[in-house]
Amino acid sequence: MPIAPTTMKVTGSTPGESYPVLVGNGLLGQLPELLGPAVKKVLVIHPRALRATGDVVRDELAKSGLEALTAEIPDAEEGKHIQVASFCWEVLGKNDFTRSDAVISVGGGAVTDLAGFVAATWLRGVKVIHIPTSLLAMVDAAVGGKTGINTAEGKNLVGAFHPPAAVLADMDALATLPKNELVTGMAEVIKCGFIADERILELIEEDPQDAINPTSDRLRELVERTIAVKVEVVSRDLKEAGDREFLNYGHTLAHAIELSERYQMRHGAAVSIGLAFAAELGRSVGYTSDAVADRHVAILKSLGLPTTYRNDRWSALLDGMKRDKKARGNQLRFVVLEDIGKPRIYEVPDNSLLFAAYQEIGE
Ligand SMILES: NC(=O)c1ccc[n+]([C@@H]2O[C@H](COP(=O)([O-])OP(=O)(O)OC[C@H]3O[C@@H](n4cnc5c(N)ncnc54)[C@H](O)[C@@H]3O)[C@@H](O)[C@H]2O)c1
Ligand SMILES: O=C(O)C(=O)C[C@@H](O)[C@H](O)[C@H](O)COP(=O)(O)O
Ligand SMILES: [Zn+2]
Repeated sequence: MPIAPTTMKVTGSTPGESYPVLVGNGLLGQLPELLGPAVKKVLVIHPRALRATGDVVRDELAKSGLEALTAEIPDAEEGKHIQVASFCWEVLGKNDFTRSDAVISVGGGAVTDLAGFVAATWLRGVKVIHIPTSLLAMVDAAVGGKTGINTAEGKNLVGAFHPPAAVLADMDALATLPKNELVTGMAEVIKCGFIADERILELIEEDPQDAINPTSDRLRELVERTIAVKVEVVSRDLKEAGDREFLNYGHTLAHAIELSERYQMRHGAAVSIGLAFAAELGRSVGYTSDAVADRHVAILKSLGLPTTYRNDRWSALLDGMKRDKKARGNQLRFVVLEDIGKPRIYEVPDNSLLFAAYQEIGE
């Protein structure tokens, strides 16, 4: 029996305006109304692996009289590439998409990031609606307006802030999501538990297997709570001038690992290692208690997430971390925890402190 959708509102992007994030089942019927009457043409961007879902969305739009096209892009991080953005711009151009037309993303976070970037840049900005199909994209990537692509030098180095007009997180999509994708998506859920909502951690600790059961009430509550954390933060700080940096907890090392793995490791897996490292760093510089630091490793491991990484990659990782967006000049800045729900920025006075903390998670 489907439960009624929950709607959360993201504010602050444009004065006086907000956009809805809907969590529920069978939400596609809401699309035409969310697009609004001015939109006549829509490009549905989806990865090859989700062709059937992309077609369902296209057909739903066509039923309402919209001209709907699809653009199929490479799967996962291969899609977050300038050549893929260029391919989408070509489709939009050849089909005369104007400023009153729209883009819809259907897929995981790689697709919401790429399609969001395409929408942000086409004619300097057209409407985008995200239909996230992975856990990670529902709870994180689709919400908040960060869009981007990777470059040879690093993760998400090119992008724009371009909030969507709506997000439709349809829990039914999780039925086909491979278990590993559910598990890696949980890293961002756990991140939000540590920075803002301890109940998230308790819900996982009470029954880790139920937490990754795609049809459980527990997972639905985790999704809603995690989105609520993100909605609250990005409503206050869209452009990451302050507290939004806390959503980057665990990401300084994570992005360097993804680069060192040539984007073949899932973002959520890298974030898991990054969280374990941030906890160790917080502990080693005196902010994070032993109990809180140990709780990171315990909860991540309870879901089978990784918490260690190769010692022999340290120098490449340090180089990668220097390109983190939180860095200022030569100074690396990390999010660490003073307590659960109390993140803060730690400005690293000497990179040898990072190496010392890394020894604790290095293999
Ligand atoms: N913009 C943001 O705020 C933000 C936040 C978090 C993460 N991200 C980005 O999101 C990306 C990671 O997202 P992800 O973990 O969803 O990875 P992903 O997009 O690569 O998807 C993972 C895999 O799951 C498949 N998949 C997705 N939904 C499916 C479904 N319903 N059924 C079957 N297969 C499905 C995809 O095709 C892919 O193979 C990274 O690039 C990360 O940088 C962005
Ligand atoms: O929304 C944010 O802000 C985040 O930092 C969420 C992260 O989970 C996400 O991976 C984001 O894309 C990282 O952003 P970046 O600015 O470090 O590239
Ligand atoms: Zn992330």
